[in-house]
Amino acid sequence: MLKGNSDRDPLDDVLRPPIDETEEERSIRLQTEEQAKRVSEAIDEAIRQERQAAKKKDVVRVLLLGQSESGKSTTLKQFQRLYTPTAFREERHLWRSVIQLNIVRSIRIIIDTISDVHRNAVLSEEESDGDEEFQLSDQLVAIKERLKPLRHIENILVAKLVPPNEAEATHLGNRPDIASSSKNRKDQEIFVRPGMGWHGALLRGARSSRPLSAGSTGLETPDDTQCVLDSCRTDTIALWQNPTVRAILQRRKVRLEELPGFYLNDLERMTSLKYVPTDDDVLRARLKTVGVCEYKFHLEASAGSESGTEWRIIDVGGSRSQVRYYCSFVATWAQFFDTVNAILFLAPISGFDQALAEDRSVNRLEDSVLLWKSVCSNKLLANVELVLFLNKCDLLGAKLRSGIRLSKYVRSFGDRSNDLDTVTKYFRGKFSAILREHSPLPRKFYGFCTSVTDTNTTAGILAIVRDIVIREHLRKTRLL
Ligand SMILES: Nc1nc2c(ncn2[C@@H]2O[C@H](COP(=O)(O)OP(=O)(O)OP(=O)(O)O)[C@@H](O)[C@H]2O)c(=O)[nH]1
Ligand SMILES: [Mg+2]
Repeated sequence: MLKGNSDRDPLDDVLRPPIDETEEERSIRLQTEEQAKRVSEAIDEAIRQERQAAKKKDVVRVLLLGQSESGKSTTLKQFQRLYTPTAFREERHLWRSVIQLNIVRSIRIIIDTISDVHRNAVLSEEESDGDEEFQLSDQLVAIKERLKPLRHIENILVAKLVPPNEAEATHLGNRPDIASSSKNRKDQEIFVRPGMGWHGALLRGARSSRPLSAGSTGLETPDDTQCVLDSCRTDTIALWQNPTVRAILQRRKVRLEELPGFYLNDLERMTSLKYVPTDDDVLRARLKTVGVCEYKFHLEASAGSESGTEWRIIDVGGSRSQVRYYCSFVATWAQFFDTVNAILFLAPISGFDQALAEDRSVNRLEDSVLLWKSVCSNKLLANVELVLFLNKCDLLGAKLRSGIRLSKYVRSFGDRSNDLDTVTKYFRGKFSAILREHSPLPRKFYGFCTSVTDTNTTAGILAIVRDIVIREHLRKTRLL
């Protein structure tokens, strides 16, 4: 590296007028500079006007924020299902590959777990960690063998859903809590990068043209994967219902039912050759988002009086390794802030006893609280309406009912009653206090207890959110 005088601006040399400049040259130079300045100012003004016009146009923008697995993409699906139902229905079948992968992965988690226990069981008593009590019956060992083709299917599905040059990106979202010790590509969560592959096209709302890479996922071709799932139906059901398997999963604290993309109670229906995903299946499908995606749509006539308004919902990948650490949060999202009408923030409160998949040292609830605080206190967002979804209340209720006590993880909850109503009220109070305390300007607290996979309750809540956003949009356009 060249050593230089650090006080000197390298541009000075270039911009400084020539020493031997004549009067005439000077005059020409000044004129040219003046003209360049006028052009630059005109461009700035044009940009400003364009922005102003974009704001005045009947466009509302909603940004979805929240940690990974908080339910952002599921909320987007609910918007699509409710407000562009035709497009949503047309694209339902594209989700079949994702659902197949979710199923195959759940089965593999079971097989990996019982294999691990089986290996331990043949070790000496001290080494086996208590696993010697679990003897796999011959029938279970035979099922395990017969389900081997599913490993191959998993690889095929991963290849189908992730473009080959994106293999590195699957290093995200490892789940060391549930998988065995292997750290290969199979254990990594499958993601979608907006604008690439079939799901990007799906989110852009491509209706007539089929998504580019959907050729191998659609129903018009015989689907080998579905054939394999169909032929494995009896074994997959027997595996999931086997009492020894359930005991092993319980012993290893593998709670598949709580994991995203859980379908094992519906195997009979979902492994049939003619299976087409229902709305509910699509909402429960898990496909991690990477990057940012703006989904544009006009409300269909059936969706209400505001049809014609263009909605843009921005969905982002919430995983830490992807897009945000608290310190770089503003820099990452600043470009979206000035035109956003509202932020829909999702805090999955059922995660009070769980760690982030991408960082096992961080409690999920704590992560959500810190992120909420950083959104509330952000000066760039001072005028943006914030709507909070305390999400996954269904899972929260099930956890509390199963006897898990919130006070064990959140000391300040104290000896309050451990029921869903008390717990959600407590969380509402906490999140609303943060908003009050940290907002640069006073703002109203809109907080909802949600289970965004539940279509009935979510429809009503999204209608309220739509009204809040529209009201805010109208207020802002009148101010312009
Ligand atoms: N039971 C239940 N499951 C939910 C709820 N909300 C979302 N899920 C499921 O949780 C999983 C994760 O949801 P996503 O919408 O993909 O999460 P995300 O915030 O988009 O995650 P990233 O894309 O990684 O940032 C999906 O399988 C959803 O079906 C809920 O309220 N209840
Ligand atoms: Mg997502």
